[in-house]
Formats: sequence, structure tokens, C-alpha cells
Amino acid sequence: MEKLQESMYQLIVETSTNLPKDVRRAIQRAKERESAGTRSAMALDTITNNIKMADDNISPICQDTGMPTFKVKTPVGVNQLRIKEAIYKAVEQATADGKLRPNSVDSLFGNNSGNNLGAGTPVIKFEQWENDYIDARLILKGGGCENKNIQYSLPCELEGLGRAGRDLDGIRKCLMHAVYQAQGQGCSAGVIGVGIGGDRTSGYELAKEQLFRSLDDENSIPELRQLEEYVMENANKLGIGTMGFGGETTLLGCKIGVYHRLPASFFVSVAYNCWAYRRLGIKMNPETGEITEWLYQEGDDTLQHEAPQETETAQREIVLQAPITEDQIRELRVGDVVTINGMMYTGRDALHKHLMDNDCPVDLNGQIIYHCGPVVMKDGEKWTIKAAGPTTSIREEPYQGDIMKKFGLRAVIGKGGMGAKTLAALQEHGGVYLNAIGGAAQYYAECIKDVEGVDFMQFGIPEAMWHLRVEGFKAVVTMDSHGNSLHADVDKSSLEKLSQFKEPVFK
Ligand SMILES: O=C(O)C[C@H](O)C(=O)O
Ligand code: SF4
Repeated sequence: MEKLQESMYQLIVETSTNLPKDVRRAIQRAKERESAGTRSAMALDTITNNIKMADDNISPICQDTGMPTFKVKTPVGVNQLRIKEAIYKAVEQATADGKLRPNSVDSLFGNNSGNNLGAGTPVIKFEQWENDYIDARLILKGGGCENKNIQYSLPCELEGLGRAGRDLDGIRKCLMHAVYQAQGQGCSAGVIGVGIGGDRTSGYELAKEQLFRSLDDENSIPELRQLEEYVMENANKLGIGTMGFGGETTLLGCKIGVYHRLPASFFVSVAYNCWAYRRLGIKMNPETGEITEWLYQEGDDTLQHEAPQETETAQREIVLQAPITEDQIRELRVGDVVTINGMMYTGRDALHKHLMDNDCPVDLNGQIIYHCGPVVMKDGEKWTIKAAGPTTSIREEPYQGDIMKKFGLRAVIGKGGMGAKTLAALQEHGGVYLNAIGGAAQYYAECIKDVEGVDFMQFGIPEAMWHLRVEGFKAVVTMDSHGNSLHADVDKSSLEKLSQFKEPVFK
């Protein structure tokens, strides 16, 4: 098994950096449905660009390389302990090489293990089978979309849809609702893996298992095939669109599996995966551990990478450089495209909590906070950013308005939007929320020209406060200082559309 560790390392690197062809085709189909010049079309161009950059740079597509989850099937007699050991070593190596972000955090004390190893991480599941080769698959599913997973216990009442009973139509309603509740926060357009039945644990396992299916396969159970087709067609009518910007494509895939259940329970478990749907697999020789075949390689890569046409857009384009004045911020309106040059500071969960009761080592007056946990490497004394897309901003909702006022911040960059409390603070204080394209970690890393400093390294690399000098960093104003929020608008209109799916379809 001398090749085992190297094979596992390659599996990790490829999964993190090279989006599978079935996903590329689904993104191309999404692009073809959007009209040129819309916000969703622009976001899809950035996503496409990013996919190519990740491939070329052999760097993470998204900075959140997720919870590495391995599924390994082995012939009887293969030593699974050795495979586990090889996976641990490969994970550690891939982290040191900047192909995985250090993502394993002690839940009680907050320290990051730094190498992606820790209690329960990575996840490795083994199965034995009668075939004479090893099948190893890996999914890297990030935390933002993981937070949008949802489990329904039928019967239940659903916002917009009314009662969902213990039948196919009740399940249909849950799936429409699951897509609605994710909005753009899990980096739509997403893919849902669904587990019907089981218990709370096995239902979610089944849902995640579905994410290993090819986007182009057909469900062998006719009722489920019909349901998958229904959800694909109709969830795309909700108008949530890429990143929740509004648009024609909200869902890239729907894959449903079914287990028996207990008489008293009826769970519908939904695993929501972002567009950065990173899962690959290999077949290996059980004697040497050598890769004999890559999985998910069938078909063509149809994703069109050509530079986007300079189409007329309705959006105004404004250049900002910190420190920003209140007057400059009050000029901005939802829909404006902003290009940022100069400094911005990263800050996410640990920093926001800390700043509530403490001072900041940097004068944030007039400055920009970027909700981002980058992949960073040290070359000698110099830090370089390897991947740096936005994280889901709504987690900072309890803090953001207060922090903004306390330190005099003028702009916050993130993704997925924020809530009513932040919107009120933007209006009162004179601030703006800028939406960057989630998952476009290579695209934004290229805009970062220098790391000028770092504070709070004790929080771990993703949570530290990185001082970044950027050039040409583009984001869209989605919440302004006049009480407007694109996120609130899209949420409202998609809820109205959702309620059009109230009537029974599957009798
Ligand atoms: O942790 C991150 O960097 C991003 C996360 O996956 C998110 O979607 O919020
Ligand atoms: S930032 Fe978006 S693309 Fe990246 S893991 Fe999170 S949900 Fe997925």
C-alpha cells in the first residue's frame, strides 16, 4: 500500500481545486438561463472565472474547504486502519500545502488544531464490499451551506405552504420550503440531497449520501424521479437566484433517497450544498493503493470560460477607498457596484464577539470590515493569501450594528445579507453592506495585493484579523443607508412565490 497516502493526497487536492464536470455543466445551464447584464449573470461570470482560476492555480475553489468527509469501500481483508492513517497524514499535508484551510476547531475552548485533525474530524466512513478494488470518495462541504441543512418532522406547518402531511405531497412541500429558507446564504444556486425516513441521524446520513450521486443520473424509484424533476423545475421559479440576487436559477440539483422509518417518526432531512459542490472519487488498487480510475469524469466540461462581454448594465459603478466618509456612504444605493482599493480588515465570529467588550488594535473609523476567513500561507516572514471569499454575514447579526457604531465602521462586506438590526444601524449611523460573491475565493485572493499585518492569531487563521491591501475588489451594494435591502425584498417576493405551491400536486 505504498501509494495509499499519495493517492489520498491527490484526491484531496483535486476535490478542493477542480470542480467536477457534472457541476460545471449545471452551472453552464444556469448561465444560459440568465439574461446578460443582470446581477445573477454577473455573479455567474465571477463564479465561472473563479472555477478556472482554482484549476489553473491548483488552489481552493472556496476558502472554506469544509468538513472533509471520506466514504471508503474496501474488499474483505483490506486493513482499514492503514487507510485511516493514510487519510490523516494526507489531510495534514494538504493543510500544510494550502489546499485545505485549517478548519478543525475545539468546540469548548475555541482553539484551531491547525492541521484539520481533531475529535471527529475528518469524517471517515468505511464499508466492505465484494468488489476487488477500493472505492474512495470525498466531499468538502463548507460550513455556510451546512448551516442551511434542515430536518422536518412530519406532519408540520410550513411558512407559505400550510400543512405538510405524511405523504409524497408533504415531502414536496418540505423540499420547496428547504430551498426557500436557504435564500442566498448557502451560496445559491445549490444542490439538495434529501433523505426521507430513517431516524434523525440516519436521515441526515442518507441526505448527505445523495450528494455523492451524479447530477445527471436518474432516480430508479419512479415516484422519487418525479419528485426530483418537480422540485428542479419549480424551486427555480422562486426567483432567489445566484447568491440570492434574484434570478432564474436557484437550484442546480435535487437528489432524493428513502429509508424505512419508525411508526411514530417521519423525517425529511435536507443537506444543502452550495454551488461549490466539491466531491470526487477514485478507484484504487488494494495491494498498492495506486489510483486506477477517477470517478465523476464522464461527459464534457461545457462551462464557457471566455471573458464576459462588456454588456450594458443598469448598475452604477463607484470606486471607494477607506477611510470613507458618511457623505460617500449616503450616496450609495442598493444595486450599485462598488470597486474597493486600499485597506480592508477581516473579521468574523470570534472578532465580533471580542470587539463587543474590548478595544480594537486598529483604528476602524471610516474603515471596511470583510467577513472572511482566508486560506493563508507563510513564505518566510511574509504571509500570502491563497483563497479569500466572503463568509455568511448573518451570523454577525447580533453584533454588527453595535460594532459599527462603536468603532465608526462605514462598510461591511460579506455574503447572504444581514437582518433588520443591521439595516437600522446602517441607516442611523451611515453605513453600507456590500455583497461579495460567495465561493469566489480565487477571484478575491487575486485582488489582495498585500497582507500588511495580522491581529488575534490566537483565534486561528480563519478567525484572525487580517489587514489586507486590495485593488479592484468588486462587490454589490445590497443594503444601503436609506433602509433598502435587496435581501429583504428577495425574501419577501420568494415567500409570495412559495405560497403559490400550496395546492396538492402528488395525490
Ligand atoms: O467559513 C467560511 O469561510 C465560509 C462558510 O462556508 C460560509 O459559507 O459562511
Ligand atoms: S462560502 Fe459559500 S461556496 Fe464556500 S463553502 Fe461556504 S457556502 Fe460553500
